Amino acid sequence: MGAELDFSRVPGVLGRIVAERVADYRAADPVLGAARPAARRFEAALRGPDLALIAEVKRASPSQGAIAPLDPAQAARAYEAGGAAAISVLTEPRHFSGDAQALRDVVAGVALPALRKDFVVHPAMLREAADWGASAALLMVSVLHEATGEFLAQAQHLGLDALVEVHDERELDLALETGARIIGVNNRDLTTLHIDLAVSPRLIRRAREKGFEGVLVAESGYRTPADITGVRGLADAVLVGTSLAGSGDLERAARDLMAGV
Ligand SMILES: O=C(O)c1ccccc1NCC(=O)[C@H](O)[C@H](O)COP(=O)(O)O
Repeated sequence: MGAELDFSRVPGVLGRIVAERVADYRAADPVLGAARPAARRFEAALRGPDLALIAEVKRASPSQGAIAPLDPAQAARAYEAGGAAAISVLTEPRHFSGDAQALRDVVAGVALPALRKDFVVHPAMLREAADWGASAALLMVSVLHEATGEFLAQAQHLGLDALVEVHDERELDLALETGARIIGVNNRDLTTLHIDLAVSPRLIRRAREKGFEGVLVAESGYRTPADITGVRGLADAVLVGTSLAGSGDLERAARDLMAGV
């Protein structure tokens, strides 16, 4: 790895989570091992004529507290039956009740590609994602800043797709410079936890205006089909967690949310 990363710039709730993840992986081995072939399954699942759904296995969160005691494999099967194109699995343990087993169970339980959704701060987290069978990992520009490109190269070395996540124009422009193939725009301000569904359409338009031809994902805060209208015809996919996970009927909630897409 290059220069020592400085995570002290990350504010608020996100800053606390990141500090914990840095401590969790302080002693981890940074060696990635041999290059692995790129299957690009996550990216391929999101490229299509229709808006794709990335459905999230989310048992808890800082904004909601406990959401639902989901069985990850059962949840993923319900999402698959409800039309999801890919599954996002939170693996952060303290605030999201996630773990490695949740991701392994999803990979074993469905044929859909799985995203490791975590606060990646160390190359070992990418190696783990690949070892556990994930097709993709989340890279947050708000956390990795100028090191995002380095982490993207590491993910690619391991054969993983990367969902490079941004929250504003500055982060988007940095993501575009890295050569990311998949960019996610998060409507949730991870410092205040405030949701603004106008963020995704605004930044997705900017990405297209700047000539980005990759996959664009709108993330967070989608509860009803009406919420999704703002990104219809703009985004390739929506990533949805809380409203599906807490619905009590995951298959139906996934189908109903995407009705009319
Ligand atoms: O969900 C949170 O409260 C949260 C707080 C701090 C950092 C990250 C957080 N969520 C991660 C996500 O990006 C979402 O799980 C994902 O985009 C789905 O969002 P939603 O549909 O609103 O659950």
